[in-house]
Amino acid sequence: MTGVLVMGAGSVGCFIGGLTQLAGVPVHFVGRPRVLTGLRKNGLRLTDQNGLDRRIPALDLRLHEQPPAGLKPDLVLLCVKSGATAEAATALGLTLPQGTPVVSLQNGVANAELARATVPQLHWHAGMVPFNIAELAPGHYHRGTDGSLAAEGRASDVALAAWQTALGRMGMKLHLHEDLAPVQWGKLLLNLNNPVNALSGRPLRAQLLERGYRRALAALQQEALDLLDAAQRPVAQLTPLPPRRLLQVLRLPTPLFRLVAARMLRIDDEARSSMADDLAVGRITEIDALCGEIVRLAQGLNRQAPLNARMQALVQAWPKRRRPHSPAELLRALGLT
Ligand SMILES: NC(=O)C1=CN([C@@H]2O[C@H](COP(=O)(O)OP(=O)(O)OC[C@H]3O[C@@H](n4cnc5c(N)ncnc54)[C@H](OP(=O)(O)O)[C@@H]3O)[C@@H](O)[C@H]2O)C=CC1
Ligand SMILES: CC(C)(CO)C(=O)C(=O)O
Repeated sequence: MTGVLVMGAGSVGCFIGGLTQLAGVPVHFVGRPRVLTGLRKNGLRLTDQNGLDRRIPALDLRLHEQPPAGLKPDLVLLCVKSGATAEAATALGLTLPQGTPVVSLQNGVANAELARATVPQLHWHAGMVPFNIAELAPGHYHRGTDGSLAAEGRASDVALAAWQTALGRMGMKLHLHEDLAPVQWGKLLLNLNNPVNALSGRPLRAQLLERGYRRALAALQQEALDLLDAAQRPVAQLTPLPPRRLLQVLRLPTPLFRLVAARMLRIDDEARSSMADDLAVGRITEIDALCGEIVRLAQGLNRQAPLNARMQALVQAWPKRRRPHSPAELLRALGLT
C-alpha cells in the first residue's frame, strides 16, 4: 500500500493507524492540536494486554490538522465520534480524489450511511472495532480487550485486501463481509453497555462485576433484541454466547457470572467505555447513535423502547448531575426495581 489516512486521531485512529504503520504502510494522521502535541512530544506508543509494546518515534509520524491537499491515500480510516461524522466526511470530500475508499471504524449502525449521503463521491464502507482502546497518556494507546476487526467489503476490494494483509503482519485479523449490518447490530447490542458503564463511574471490569449494572444492561439488550426480532433484522453473535443466552448469563448472581463469563471478563482493570471518556471531558456522547438507534427502530415499528429512551435521557442529564449512579440508583431510574 502506498498510504493510509486516519481521519480522527484519537483512541481508535491512533491504535489502528499505528498498527498499520508498524506493518510497513505510510500512515497520515489528521487530528486535533491536543492529540498532535502529545504525539509530537512523545511519539506513538501502542500496548495491549497480550504483551504488545511498540513505539513509533515522533519524527516518523505524519501529523496534520486537516486532510492534506493533494494526498491520494489508498484507504482512509474514519475514526471520529458519531456526532463528528458529517463534518469529517465533508472535509475528506473536499480533498480526496473521487472514489477513494473510506472505512468507518465507528460504533453505531448509521455512520457510513450518513457519510455516504453527505459525500457520495467517496466509496464508504462500514466497519467494526470490537475491542477497547484507551489513551493512557499523551501518545500512549492501550488495547484492553481482544477481538478481530470487521468491514463491509469483498476480497476483490484491492485497498481493503491490502490493508487486511498489512494488519495480518501485526497479528490483527480483519474479516470482510458483503453485508456488515448484522455485525453492526451485534456490536450495538454490546455498546448498550457504554451508557451503563459511563454512568457507573467505574472501569468496565468492576462495573460488569456488579449485578445491578448487569441487570440494567440485560434489560436494555432485551428490549433491543425484541425490536430487532420484530423488525426481522439479523444480529451476528460477537461473543462466545448467542445474544439471548448472554441475557441470562448477565442476570446470574456475581459468583456464577464470574465462572460462566470468564472470557468476557478478560478486560484490563482500567479499561472504560468510549462514552465514559466523553463524560469525563464533557464531550457530546454517542448516546443518540446507540440507545437513540433503538428508540428509532421502535418508532419505525410503531412501538416504544422505554428503557433505551430513559437511558438516553439519563446520559443527556449527566451535565446537571455529574455524580455516578450506584447500581440501585440506575435500576430505579430505569424503572427496573
Ligand atoms: N475507544 C474505544 O475503545 C472504541 C471506540 N469505538 C468507536 O470508534 C469511534 C472513535 O472513538 P474514539 O477513538 O474512542 O474517539 P476519540 O474521541 O478518542 O477520537 C476521535 C478524535 O477525532 C477528533 N476529531 C473529530 N473531528 C475531527 C476532524 N474534523 N478533524 C480532525 N480530528 C477530528 C476528535 O476531536 P474532538 O474531541 O475535538 O472532537 C478526537 O480527538 C467512535 O465511534 C467510538 O464509538 C469503537 C470501538 C472501541
Ligand atoms: C469496545 C467497547 C465495546 C467497550 O469498550 C466499545 O465499543 C466502546 O468502548 O465504545
